[in-house]
Amino acid sequence: MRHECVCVCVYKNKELIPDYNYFTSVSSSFSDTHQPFLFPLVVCSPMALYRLEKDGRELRIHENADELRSNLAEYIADLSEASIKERGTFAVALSGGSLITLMGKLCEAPYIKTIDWAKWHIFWADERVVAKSHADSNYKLAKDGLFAKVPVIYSHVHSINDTVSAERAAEDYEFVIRQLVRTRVINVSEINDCPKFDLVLLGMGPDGHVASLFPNHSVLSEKLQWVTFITDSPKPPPERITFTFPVINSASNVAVVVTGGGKAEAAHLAIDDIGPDRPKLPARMVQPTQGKLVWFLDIAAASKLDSASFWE
Ligand SMILES: O=C1O[C@H](COP(=O)(O)O)[C@@H](O)[C@H](O)[C@H]1O
Repeated sequence: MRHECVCVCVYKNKELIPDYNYFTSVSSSFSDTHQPFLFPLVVCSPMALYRLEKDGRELRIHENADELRSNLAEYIADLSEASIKERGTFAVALSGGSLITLMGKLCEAPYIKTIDWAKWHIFWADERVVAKSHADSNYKLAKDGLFAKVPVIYSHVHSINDTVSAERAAEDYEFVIRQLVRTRVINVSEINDCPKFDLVLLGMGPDGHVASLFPNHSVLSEKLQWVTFITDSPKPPPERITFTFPVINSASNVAVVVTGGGKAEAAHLAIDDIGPDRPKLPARMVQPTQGKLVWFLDIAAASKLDSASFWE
């Protein structure tokens, strides 16, 4: 039992709760046998209901999606500030889907003014191969929901070529990334020469897919390419480009952002110790080699977690 490496903070209405009864009441899956090892430490984040750490992974569970939104905005703003201070730039890769709405607080005070948006370089961890004006485009989603509302520099928004095939779009996107690694707009991994994004933001589908890396697909084992393509996505539209795991796992920071009870089973299979006989979900393969992984969940998405795996 390595309970000394576990950090637990329990909050309600931004107040640190000295008694862990509230903690146990919000998640009945936390066994009584673990209670003696729960101990509140320093305030890590005022909006996280509780936060656990193990093996370099961090789990932040929020009372609701609104608290998650606040905590996520603060996390991104902090990483942006640290990266700009260190390297003069912030290279961030977005996903599509619910993530963009969950990032919405970045467009509000104080972040709209305090973030140095001109230093951001924006990429996509995955993109649907459709016109940029198409409702399915992850670029359009992020533009309408996010960066049309903040002062990013348009030439720093690195979207895919939407006029070519999926295969060509993946090749072109990898080429763009290679140029920006050369000029160090994107950092480089010391261990494998992969791009080292300051932050990769991922959502997760109910099937456990991240980016456009779907369960049982051959691209899950792609080792050489940085960006690859698929033409048979089980979720429409079928043609997509996606970062491969070597790139995702070379990032300095990776966040997986998940809300809703429909994703609770996938969150359990991705996070908990499930044994060798269970299916290995793409989300479980998100394991940064040197970077830091943070899972942002609301209570509904965390409702099937077997917390014991974080306590052993
Ligand atoms: O198709 C996609 O789905 C995932 C998950 O989307 P969500 O709406 O369930 O959060 C998304 O992360 C990915 O970028 C997107 O292309």
